[in-house]
Amino acid sequence: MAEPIRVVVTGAAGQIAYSLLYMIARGEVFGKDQPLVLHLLDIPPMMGVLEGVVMELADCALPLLRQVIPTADPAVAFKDVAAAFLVGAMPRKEGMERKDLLSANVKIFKAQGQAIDQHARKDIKVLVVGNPANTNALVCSHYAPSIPRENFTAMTRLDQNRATAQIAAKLGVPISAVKNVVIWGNHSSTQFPDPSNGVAEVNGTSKRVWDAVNDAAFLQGNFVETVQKRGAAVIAARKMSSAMSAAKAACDHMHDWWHGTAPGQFVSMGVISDGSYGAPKDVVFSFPVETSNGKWKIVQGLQLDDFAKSKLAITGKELEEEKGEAMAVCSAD
Ligand SMILES: NC(=O)c1ccc[n+]([C@@H]2O[C@H](COP(=O)([O-])OP(=O)(O)OC[C@H]3O[C@@H](n4cnc5c(N)ncnc54)[C@H](O)[C@@H]3O)[C@@H](O)[C@H]2O)c1
Ligand SMILES: O=C(O)C[C@H](O)C(=O)O
Repeated sequence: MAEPIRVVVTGAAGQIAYSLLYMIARGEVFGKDQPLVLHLLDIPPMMGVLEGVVMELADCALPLLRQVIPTADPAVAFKDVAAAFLVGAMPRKEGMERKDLLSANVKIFKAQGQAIDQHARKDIKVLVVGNPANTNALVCSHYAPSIPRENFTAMTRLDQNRATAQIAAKLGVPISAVKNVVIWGNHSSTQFPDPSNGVAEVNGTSKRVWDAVNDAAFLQGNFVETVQKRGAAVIAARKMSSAMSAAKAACDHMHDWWHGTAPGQFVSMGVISDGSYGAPKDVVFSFPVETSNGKWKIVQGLQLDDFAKSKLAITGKELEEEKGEAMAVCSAD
């Protein structure tokens, strides 16, 4: 069996981590033959709760889990880690936008960027889940200059999973029958869920999602709004933000980055923008990507119509505004 790898989860006493830790420790992300040392970071007042999580992980009797290290010290949490799930941050409440969390949360990602820079492996893969996820990932990378910028990503896979589920339900097909419905831009209500390159297997035939659904008003209207506002709908119903589905999406994101995507399959990841498709450069923007050998590559050559271009412009502008605000907060610190 392989040597254990070190994986950190921040916000480890919180609600997303409660689902996420079990999935990671079962081998659903790094593989069923990859032993793990789990580093669990939370803040000092949560150490008692975290102790309970540690007890439960032990009681799960999971063969791949070699050691669990609970801590409130970022230097311990990030020491030699190969992969980081940065979940720990304040969640929004009903009526808020995710960017309303910026001033409270962005400093967490500045401090964790600095700790990653000093203590983590230089090939660490970082997934930022805490909101506003794209801008937090940008800040984290900015404060970890010794780590390549492409090693910092933000989670829009939950949005992709939501979009795929909406299309599968509309067509009455299993989720596995729908592929390449993707998310562009920010993990916010300006994101653009795009079905135009999606394909679906319907009655044994592969079709473009656009043709199979055959309802442009739905695909450009209700579908887009439902996905954009799904996080808020979950908060309105649960009085807490999504957790089980967020944990599943975090596993999907890291799994596909680690192991690679199937030929012809696109997944959505917030990655540092090189200006592809007219997106602003140097913000963390969600693109369709393909992954292999632990690296992502933006899928090139997709057609964007005027509707799509207008949506990308709106979400790109929001990311530039968030970047300006975040850097002002960090430099005032
Ligand atoms: N990107 C996405 O798709 C997505 C989906 C769901 C939730 N989220 C976001 O994930 C974040 C966590 O959500 P949750 O429901 O688990 O929240 P939660 O409040 O249940 O847990 C957050 C945990 O983070 C801890 N924490 C706070 N500051 C920390 C720090 N500096 N270092 C380490 N830990 C710290 C808290 O003590 C708490 O235990 C929120 O910002 C939420 O909005 C993002
Ligand atoms: O909506 C939220 O604030 C939580 C999360 O980002 C989500 O999309 O469910």
